[in-house]
Amino acid sequence: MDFDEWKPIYFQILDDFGFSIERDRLAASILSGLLEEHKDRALGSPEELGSMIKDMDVLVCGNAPCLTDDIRTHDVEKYTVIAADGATERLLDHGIVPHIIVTDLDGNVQKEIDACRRGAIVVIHAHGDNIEAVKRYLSSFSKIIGTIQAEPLKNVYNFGGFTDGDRCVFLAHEFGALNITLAGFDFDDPDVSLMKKKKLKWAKELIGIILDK
Ligand SMILES: Nc1ncnc2c1ncn2[C@@H]1O[C@H](COP(=O)(O)OP(=O)(O)OP(=O)(O)O)[C@@H](O)[C@H]1O
Ligand SMILES: Nc1nc2c(c(=O)[nH]1)N=C(CO)CN2
Ligand SMILES: [Mg+2]
Repeated sequence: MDFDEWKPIYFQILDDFGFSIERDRLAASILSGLLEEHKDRALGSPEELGSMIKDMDVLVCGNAPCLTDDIRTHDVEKYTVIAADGATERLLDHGIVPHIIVTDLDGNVQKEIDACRRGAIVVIHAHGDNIEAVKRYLSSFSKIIGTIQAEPLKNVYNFGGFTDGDRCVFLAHEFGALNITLAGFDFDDPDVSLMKKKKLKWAKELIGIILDK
């Protein structure tokens, strides 16, 4: 999704959560600068992402409790697997190294670093509330694609999307996935915090926009 299409949705999200666009822009410029510093070592290529997604069947894994049951119903080998943040650890526990990890670094980052050492590409999302995590962990990763939710800048992309899970779906769509299959998504999970519930409502709506396209 290009930024003009994303912008009105983003403004609704800022309003709904009371997030600061200035903080998001600061986060974007910090990630942009860090990736410039690390570009010879750690800048991943969108072409590599594209080669893993284009015309492929993509399995997007969210971190709902149903993930374990859901992956049993799929022949995971057939897919390009994209893990949303905490789903990475769950997949590793099942012997699956995701091809791509989409994260804002608020889960078990060490597991994500481990998966990247085993070949995963990491899509690191910077926003107004994770600046310290971005600064702390960036140097532990290689093959990084940077994303942000305000205006795109050098080295940082905005493919659209908000939560880690729906950003996986936007990414898969942006890079031309043949099919997008969801595993580990339960938008009505009763065992989540109020904040998570609100984020899942947005995730459901945003995924709906892409899957209806
Ligand atoms: N029932 C669920 N509980 C948690 N995550 C879910 C659920 N259903 C779908 N998801 C998706 O899985 C993604 C990864 O979940 P995780 O528990 O790692 O959350 P998170 O890193 O705190 O999410 P975020 O940073 O996006 O708020 C979420 O971003 C969400 O889109
Ligand atoms: N400013 C801000 N932006 C976000 C946040 C958040 O907590 N704060 N959480 C996200 C993932 O759910 C995505 N974007
Ligand atoms: Mg997260």
